[in-house]
Amino acid sequence: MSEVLLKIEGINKRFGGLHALSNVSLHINKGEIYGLIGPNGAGKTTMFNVLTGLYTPDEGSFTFDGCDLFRAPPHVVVKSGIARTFQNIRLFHEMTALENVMVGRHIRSRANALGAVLRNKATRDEEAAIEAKAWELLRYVGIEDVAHERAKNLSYGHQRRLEIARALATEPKLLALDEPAAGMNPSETESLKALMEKIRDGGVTVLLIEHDVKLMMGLCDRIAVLDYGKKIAEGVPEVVRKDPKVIEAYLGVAHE
Ligand SMILES: Nc1ncnc2c1ncn2[C@@H]1O[C@H](COP(=O)(O)OP(=O)(O)OP(=O)(O)O)[C@@H](O)[C@H]1O
Repeated sequence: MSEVLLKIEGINKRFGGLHALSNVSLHINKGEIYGLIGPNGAGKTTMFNVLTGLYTPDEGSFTFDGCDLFRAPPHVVVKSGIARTFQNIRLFHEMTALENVMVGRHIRSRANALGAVLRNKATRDEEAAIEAKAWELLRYVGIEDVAHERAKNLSYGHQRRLEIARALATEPKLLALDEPAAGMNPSETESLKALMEKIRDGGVTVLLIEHDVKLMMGLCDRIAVLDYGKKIAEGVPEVVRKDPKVIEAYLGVAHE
């Protein structure tokens, strides 16, 4: 029996008169890659933003690893163990790759402002540990050779990997990736797929939004399909891809 990591029930989110999420319930099991797909405007990003604390849902419930995260702000969500990347890469462009990962790591450090000013031994030791961990993560995502390059000078594919390393630096239980393959060529996408599988196999649960349905079908353990703010299907890829409601949503057949 799978262990549930994240569970939402009856989530509603409205923007004025627009019902962006309508009574959506789903759960993500520990150790799986869970995908969210759906046509443009279906509510995927809205759901992602609700699950990472950026949007406050109107109604429903949201629990994560035993914590109640309903309406919790982003910093509480991160501390609880959910880390995310953004569709539009958000790195510190003037900082090096290594420094970007070290910033992500500080959320799990204990160093305080006084320690940083005094530069005492405990602070220096902690900084060294943060740097060592950042190197380990750069190696893990395969970009240690550009550790001292500024983020803005990295290739697109490397920037995406750096974002993942920075998110992993917070030691998440759930890594939420917003369109990580956007703009990638087929070989970059293939190696990104392998990285996501490695992350899952390393014990971090993965939540993914992605437009590349073929990639999602080949990668995800389970998939939920949103359409007009409603969950219309959920399950293993082989079943979801044959679901008439999913086919209809993607073929754009008129809705009643
Ligand atoms: N901040 C907002 N204010 C007003 N409307 C919004 C806001 N965010 C999303 N919406 C609307 O909610 C609906 C769902 O949008 P959302 O971005 O979640 O869809 P999506 O499935 O991620 O689409 P896409 O695949 O095009 O990114 C859309 O009609 C969108 O215009």
